[in-house]
Amino acid sequence: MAAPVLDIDLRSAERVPETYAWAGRDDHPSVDSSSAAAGRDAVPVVDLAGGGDPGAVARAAEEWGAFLLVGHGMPPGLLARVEEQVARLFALPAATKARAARRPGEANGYGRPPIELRFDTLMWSEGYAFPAADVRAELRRVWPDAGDDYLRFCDVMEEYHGEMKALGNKLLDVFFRALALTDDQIAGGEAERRIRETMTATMHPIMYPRCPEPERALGLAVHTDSGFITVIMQSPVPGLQLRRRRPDRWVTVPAPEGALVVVLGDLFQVLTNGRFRSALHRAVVSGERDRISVPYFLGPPLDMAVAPLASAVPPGRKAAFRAVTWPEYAAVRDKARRTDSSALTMLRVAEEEEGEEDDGVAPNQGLPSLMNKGCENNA
Ligand SMILES: O=C(O)CCC(=O)C(=O)O
Ligand SMILES: [Fe+2]
Repeated sequence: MAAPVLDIDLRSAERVPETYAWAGRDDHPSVDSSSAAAGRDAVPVVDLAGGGDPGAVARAAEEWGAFLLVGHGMPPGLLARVEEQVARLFALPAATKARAARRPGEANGYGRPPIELRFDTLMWSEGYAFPAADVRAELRRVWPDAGDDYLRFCDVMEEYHGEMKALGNKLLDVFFRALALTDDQIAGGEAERRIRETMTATMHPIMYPRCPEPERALGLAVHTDSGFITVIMQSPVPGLQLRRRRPDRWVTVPAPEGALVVVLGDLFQVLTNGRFRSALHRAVVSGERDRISVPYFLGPPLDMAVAPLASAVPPGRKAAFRAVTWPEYAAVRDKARRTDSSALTMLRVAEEEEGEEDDGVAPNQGLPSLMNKGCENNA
């Protein structure tokens, strides 16, 4: 029998052990974005019905690097079915989940958050990463007999993947339009076409069990995502927090039923020449309820050199970032962490004339990015 992956059973813990206690967790105040008084802390909402308003998308992508997404057209009930299947997966005995334990240096499999290697404190969560297109092969590790539980899980996840792929394309289109690309550039631009045709998808369902001392723990430490676009389905239990500056604060993203969350990654910031920014974020845990989230990470294939789109570079200016593949980016990020710099700063080739107020680079000095798609291995 495989040994459990987590050192304690988070579900039955009555205290948060010291190894899970985050001393600097309350470094900045947390702000609830759902109250009517939230004002400038209200997380932007994008309604995709009718294709979405490129102006609203541009504002959200420039100012926040994240937004709540409604009008996305997911079939009614699908999000609830995904949540139900994910809950069933994580409710399996520890020894069953351990059959699929992520091995050192690998990207796929069950385990603690991949970013845990970069922190000294443990996180209050468990997750399972796999390429969205490979759910059937991957989940045989959990259910070798491929029985009914396996089939139900895979059917729902495949249906979700199909819908998310279509949604990913819709999002890409509205982002391109938000960059003020013309229809010709979107449909006929070589780089735009290659991105649309080759985007890869990784799913990473996460369970954040109810926590007896939520104010001492963290479900997921601060990071930026590294790929292009992350679309997150979450339980109707808030937990995701976005880091905002001036003044520094954590804005809790509301979790209204049926809404998804879109978070932009570092390589999208490169692709858009710094115009759209990646968002620093983390997840806190609830004292009352389990929370499930299912990030769906869209990114380039590992061998694609991601460079600023020519159409995103203003006429007469140079591209702000050098071209980089995802694995090269991961290596730069690791080096940045060692030297107290930031990966995006290291990839910059030209000064942008944006001034001191906002340099277009997320303030993640020395902070990690969550890697997907096996880049940890290739870094
Ligand atoms: O649980 C969440 O809402 C966030 C998950 C996340 O940030 C990630 O997996 O990269
Ligand atoms: Fe993330």
